[in-house]
This record gives sequence, structure tokens and C-alpha cells, in this order.
Amino acid sequence: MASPKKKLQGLVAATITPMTENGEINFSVIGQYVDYLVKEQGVKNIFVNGTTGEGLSLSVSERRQVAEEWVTKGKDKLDQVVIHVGALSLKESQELAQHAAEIGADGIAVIAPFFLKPWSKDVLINFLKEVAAAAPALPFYYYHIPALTGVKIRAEELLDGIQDKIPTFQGLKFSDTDLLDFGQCVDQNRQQQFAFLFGVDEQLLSALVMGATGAVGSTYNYLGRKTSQMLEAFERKDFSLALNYQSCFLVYFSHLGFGVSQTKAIMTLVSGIPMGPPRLPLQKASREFTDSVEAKLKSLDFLSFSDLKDGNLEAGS
Ligand SMILES: CC(=O)N[C@H](C=O)[C@@H](O)[C@H](O)[C@H](O)CO
Ligand SMILES: CC(=O)C(=O)O
Repeated sequence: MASPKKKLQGLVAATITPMTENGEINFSVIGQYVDYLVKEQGVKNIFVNGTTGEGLSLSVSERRQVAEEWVTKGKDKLDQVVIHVGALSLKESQELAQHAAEIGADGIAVIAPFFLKPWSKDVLINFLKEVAAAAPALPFYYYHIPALTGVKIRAEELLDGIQDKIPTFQGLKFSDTDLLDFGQCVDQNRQQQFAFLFGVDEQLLSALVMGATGAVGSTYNYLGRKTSQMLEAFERKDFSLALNYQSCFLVYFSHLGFGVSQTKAIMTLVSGIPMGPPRLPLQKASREFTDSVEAKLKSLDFLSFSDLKDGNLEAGS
């Protein structure tokens, strides 16, 4: 059974999958990436092969290799490595779940299948249950991201009685702006020790108020330290400082766009580690975008990107 000993909490970085200019995975920078997250951002939990990691754009074989590389390079450095194993094919999802268990990952997460879709809660639960059963010793997280999957079954409804069906169920990654649904998930499961991980980074402060126990997101790759300061301010009940942090993220980042392509460009700029372009059907962020991000970052005393690396955007081949 899943061990409840270490609950997944705090910040979890949704990892980018670094690629070369010709679209192959650039495994060679993953070790450096782990060190950057731990030392520069103070983030020790990661979520691999999710939205940000272009997990659904990778082949099954690539997903296995990426998962393995993160687990290997993160050994004795990271606290938890959760692998997203969702796929359209139940068989592929089960294969990836079993593989995650074999390589010693700390948990698995699954999105709803999004081409032929489950139309009811019970059908979705049955799918998730079959995947979870392929890794019966690993904590299982449901990844709710209705805007991308098109599966709009409310998380609150899904969670009702879920542990009877999926004994390894440990929590929810909630990537939606419906705070009423999120709040009800938290409220109706108070007796369980579930992790309630919020996934809309721009809105994290409001989710903390509703009871989030942690967050999974793309921006924690490069805003881990700053977001930790927001979490600390919240803990201390210094809400106006916490709001200042959240507002800065909103003002300076939201309107620039937060797609995976943009995240790859920003992370390259901030960390100096070449993330390369995304894979089709995504397109590399434009030069105009990266120039404007660079200017914004430099103008942001608040964020103090003193180590902002110039000229790294074309790297990665
Ligand atoms: C759609 C998407 O990728 N959502 C991510 C996590 O679920 C978030 O971390 C966003 O990247 C982030 O909130 C920035 O918009
Ligand atoms: C952001 C996130 O959680 C993901 O990339 O899947």
C-alpha cells in the first residue's frame, strides 16, 4: 500500500523537458537542472512529464527515459519525484505506472483521457483505478485540468468515496480556476490526509485561503524562492505582504503568456540552462516575447534576478 509517511506538500516544480534545437530530448542538462532547483530555487519536489514537460507529446519510450533520468539525477537531492503517467491508452498508462514503480518514483499522477472521454464520474474512476492498480505501492494523484482535457467532471464529485475504489489515492492536483470546487474538495475530505495541490500559479494565494496544502506549477522552476516567501508570509498571517507577492506575479507575468513555449524561454533566460524549443504542435516563443520578458525581469527589483543570463536563448542544440 502507499506509504502515508511523507505527505507531498509545499512547492512542486512541474519540470520542463529540455530539448535540442532539432527536437530530441536533451538528457545531458537534467543533472544541472536538479541542482538549480534545489540550490537556487529551494524546490525539492518535482512533477515530471506533465503539461509543462510536454508529457503527452513524448513517445512512451521517451517518457520512460525522462522519468528514469529525473529519478536517477534526483537521488539523495530531491524529496519527491512524481511521474505523470496519464495517456489515451489505458495500456500505455499502466505500463508507465508500473515503470514509475520499478524505477523508485515517489508517486504517480493521471489526467482524464481526453480523446474518447469518460462521460461520468464512475467511468473516470474506473479508468483511474485500473492505472493505479498497475502501481499498487505508489501514492496516486488525480490531475484535474479540465480546460485542457475537456473532461469537466467536478473534482469534488470525483473525490467522493474515491479511496474505497482507489486505495492508493493520496491527493489531487487541481489546475482550474474554480475555487468553489477546490474549496469543496478540501472541506469534504477534512478527515483524510489528502494532499490538495493547486495548479494555477497566478491564483495560489486564493487557493491557500481555501485550504491548499501545496502547489504544483511551471513557475516554481524559476519563481520557487519568491513563491516560498509568499507561502511564509501567508503562514505568518502577513496577508498584505503575501498579496504583494501574488500581485507582482500577476502584473509582471500573466499578460506575457504562460504557455509551455514561453516557460521554456523564461527558464532558459533565468537559469542559464538551455531548455531548447518545444516539440510540435507547439512553437518556439518569439524573439519579441523573450526580449520583453528579459526587459521585464531586469526591471523587477522585487524579483532580483541578479543572475539573469543573457544570450542563452538560442542555446540547446
Ligand atoms: C496549463 C498549465 O500548464 N498549467 C500549469 C499547471 O497545471 C501552471 O503551472 C501554469 O503553467 C501556470 O499557472 C502559469 O500560467
Ligand atoms: C504545471 C503542471 O503541473 C504540469 O505541467 O503538469
